[in-house]
Amino acid sequence: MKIALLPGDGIGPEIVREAVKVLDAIAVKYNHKFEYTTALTGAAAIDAVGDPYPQETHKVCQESDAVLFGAIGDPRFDNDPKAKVRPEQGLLRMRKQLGLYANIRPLVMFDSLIDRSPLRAERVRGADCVFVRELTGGIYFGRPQGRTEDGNTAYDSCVYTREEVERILHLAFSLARTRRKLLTVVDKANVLATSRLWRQIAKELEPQYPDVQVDYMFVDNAAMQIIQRPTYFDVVVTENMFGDILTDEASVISGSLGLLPSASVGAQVALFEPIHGSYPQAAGKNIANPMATILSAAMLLEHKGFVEEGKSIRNAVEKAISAGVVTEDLGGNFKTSEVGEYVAKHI
Ligand SMILES: NC(=O)c1ccc[n+]([C@@H]2O[C@H](COP(=O)([O-])OP(=O)(O)OC[C@H]3O[C@@H](n4cnc5c(N)ncnc54)[C@H](O)[C@@H]3O)[C@@H](O)[C@H]2O)c1
Ligand SMILES: CC(C)[C@H](C(=O)O)[C@@H](O)C(=O)O
Ligand SMILES: [Mg+2]
Repeated sequence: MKIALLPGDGIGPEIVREAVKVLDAIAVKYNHKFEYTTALTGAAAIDAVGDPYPQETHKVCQESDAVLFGAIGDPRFDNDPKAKVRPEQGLLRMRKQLGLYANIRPLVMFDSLIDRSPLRAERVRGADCVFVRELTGGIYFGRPQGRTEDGNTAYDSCVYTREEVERILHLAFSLARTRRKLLTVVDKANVLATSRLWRQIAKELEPQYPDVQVDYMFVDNAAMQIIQRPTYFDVVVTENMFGDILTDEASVISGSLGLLPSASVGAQVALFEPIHGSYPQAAGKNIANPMATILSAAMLLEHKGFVEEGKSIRNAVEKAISAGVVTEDLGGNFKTSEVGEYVAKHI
């Protein structure tokens, strides 16, 4: 299998390196051959070739069976309102050009972390939900976007078409069917026209999925309920920006942002990435949690039909967590590389 590696910026290279160690252990144990091609993205690509998602990288992704992505982002650009080109543009362009309209973000829960959760253990125990985040529409991509000439007014546009909303809702309904059959549609239909379109289309689709119970929730309420009663939720579907925000919030239920993986799927090749960013403060320090990326590699294998291999990674991660072989975000004092090596050894 051909795997494109896009390590990116900040902690990206460190966490992808650990995921590759784990994939290599899988290749040995299950007699697979993984061919890796590393390509530039993010600030690293701007520095090298002036473009955060070069054509060459797009080609590498298209010619691969799957993509494993680290993270992008660099404070040099975050703090410069006049920067002509930004690493994040590369990420958005990549998602758009690869047609990755659905980002599946499961809440991964580990028994041995439940008592460490900042939330009460009895509240968190049994939580099992998946967020389906629309990834190539909404306010991230809507035009016009920009500033007036005097620089004193700025604007973004939130735009969704029926086609964009239907395809993501169909995916979410179908996913709910394979689970506890509860779909929560999160929107802001009391204020936003786009949300009213989402809600209307979800209601139109309901009769096609009579076995799925549908629940409509405003995003502000959802932000509270997810923390208040995480066990209620099964599949949560929402637009691009709400999904971005709610999933970082939901990582608190799991125990760390450094734990949550994701799969981005759509028209062509699928891409797998941790939900967190480039955590620049930790770059080069070997302290970031590589588990979100390692679990993204597990999702990659499962997506390709290697279910046992994916399970083997999950079991090894669980073993590391229960043995206390974890990075500082989970209260441990192990290095990024030590966690990766432990997981690889326990495949
Ligand atoms: N998909 C992506 O590539 C992606 C996602 C989010 C943010 N970003 C970019 O990353 C940069 C930093 O953004 P930010 O600080 O808001 O978000 P971030 O996700 O990089 O980090 C936020 C906080 O989460 C924790 N954290 C994140 N990843 C961790 C890990 N692997 N192990 C342990 N702790 C971890 C840290 O406490 C960190 O301070 C920005 O440039 C932003 O645009 C990129
Ligand atoms: C960096 C940013 C563009 C990105 C997003 O908002 O999609 C990130 O936060 C994510 O969750 O992947
Ligand atoms: Mg995010």
